[in-house]
Amino acid sequence: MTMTREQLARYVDHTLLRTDATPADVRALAREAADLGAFSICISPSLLADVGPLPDGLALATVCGFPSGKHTSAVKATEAAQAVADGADEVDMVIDIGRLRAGEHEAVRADVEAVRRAMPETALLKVIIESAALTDLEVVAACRAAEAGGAQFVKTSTGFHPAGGATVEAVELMARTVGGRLGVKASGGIRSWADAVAMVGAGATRLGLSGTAAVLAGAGAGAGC
Ligand SMILES: O=C[C@H](O)COP(=O)(O)O
Repeated sequence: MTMTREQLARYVDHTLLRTDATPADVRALAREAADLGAFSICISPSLLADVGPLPDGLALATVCGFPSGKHTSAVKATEAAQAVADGADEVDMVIDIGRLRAGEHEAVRADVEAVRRAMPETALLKVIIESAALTDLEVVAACRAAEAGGAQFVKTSTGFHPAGGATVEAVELMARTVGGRLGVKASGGIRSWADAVAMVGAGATRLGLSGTAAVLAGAGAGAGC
């Protein structure tokens, strides 16, 4: 598929979720995101209050229950509500993939719903399913639970799981399952222009990238530009 650098940039949540990130780092991230033309910045909830006013057109995203998903639903709901109060437009929550793998799909749906109910309707909820750690059947079940719980997006990965990050195959499966009704965010390990464009071609409607500048610098250097 053919995309310009500017078009791809508008898919990007420019992400900094490292545990050693400082308030100055997230302010620099916001400046860089604006320069690159990204859709949003995605930062840890503890730094939301430090980022300051954002340039027009740049959204603010954060994470919830990150990165393990093993927090209780009550804790995730409180975290999401606080995040929106602190300025977040979008919240990327992690499900409990152990419960999903145990077949507790209703518990996963209820976890998503608890977070959704804690946020105003205007805020967008993305559900991280950690697709690399799941079978195809589990990916489908996770997407269905996210949709039933009221999420607006499903997202492949935290970028922190040892099983790995986004793959074209997982994005295709997620898009086949909920695409058109929910957005699909590919994140984790996307390091090149070709990989990023391939994710969009597979059905991703958003990309989570910590290496946004390097990815966009690849525009025009190969296939898909
Ligand atoms: O949610 C986004 C991911 O944490 C980004 O992963 P990455 O650092 O592999 O690009």
